[in-house]
Amino acid sequence: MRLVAVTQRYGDVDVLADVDLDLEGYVAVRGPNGSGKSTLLRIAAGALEPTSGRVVGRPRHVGYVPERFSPPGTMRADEYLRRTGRVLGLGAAEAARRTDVLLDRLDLRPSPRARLGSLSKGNRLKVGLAHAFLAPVGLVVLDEARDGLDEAASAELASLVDEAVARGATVLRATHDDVTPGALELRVGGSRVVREVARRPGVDTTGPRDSHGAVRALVREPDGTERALTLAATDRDAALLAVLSHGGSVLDVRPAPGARSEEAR
Ligand SMILES: Nc1ncnc2c1ncn2[C@@H]1O[C@H](COP(=O)(O)OP(=O)(O)OP(=O)(O)O)[C@@H](O)[C@H]1O
Repeated sequence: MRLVAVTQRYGDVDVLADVDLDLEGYVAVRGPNGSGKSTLLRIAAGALEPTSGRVVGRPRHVGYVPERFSPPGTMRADEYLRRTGRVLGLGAAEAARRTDVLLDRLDLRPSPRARLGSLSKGNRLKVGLAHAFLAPVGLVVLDEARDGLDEAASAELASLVDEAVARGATVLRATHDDVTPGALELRVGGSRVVREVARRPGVDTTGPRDSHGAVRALVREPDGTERALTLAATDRDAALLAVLSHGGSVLDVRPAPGARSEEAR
């Protein structure tokens, strides 16, 4: 999917000016408060029509967690998700199955049958995430979706993102967190969007990049968190070395199924 000459003006200020972007795979969106991350995500998701320019090739179904997610308060969480699943084109049995799996994985408290209006902020966000990952959509847009999540749910979210990308979805996520080395990163600021490749100290991602030889690696971070990484051939050795030299472990490495990397420009 592609943003073509997208400009968003509020009053006489261009928050985004003439932005051209190709989006594919996992894309982290970073930038200071007020720089335009949510604006970019809303345009990508189709929730905001830009002042000028257009979005080309947006998938028909989009999973979107907006910055402020406020579902209908009186409905039960599981009921809300089952209905949403039907709207997204799932059959009744599949919508119910996906609802149960996602609410279990994200550990919705106090229970999947809780009324949406009674949920804590983090648990309401879990319902939003379950909503975004309910159907196999082509685009998932997460606006600061880690805010308010506990550690287990954050790890589960990382897995959901990896799984969506592995089946070919584009995942666009505003984040202030560290980003997986080798992932495409957009930096928003001063009405411009710059593409970079995420790096960590000691990881050199400046060399020529190549979509062949990409690998999926399972690593354990020094804090014990396990993380699945998709690494381009040109980042592979340096990224894994960085994990090891920071006290982490490499648990598994195998060829990435159809993984492609993006070129920084
Ligand atoms: N509907 C609106 N009307 C006028 N100005 C707006 C509107 N929405 C956003 N803005 C302004 O556009 C700028 C970018 O806002 P945006 O919410 O996209 O930033 P952000 O990077 O997501 O910020 P944060 O990290 O604080 O969530 C801000 O200056 C904001 O005040």
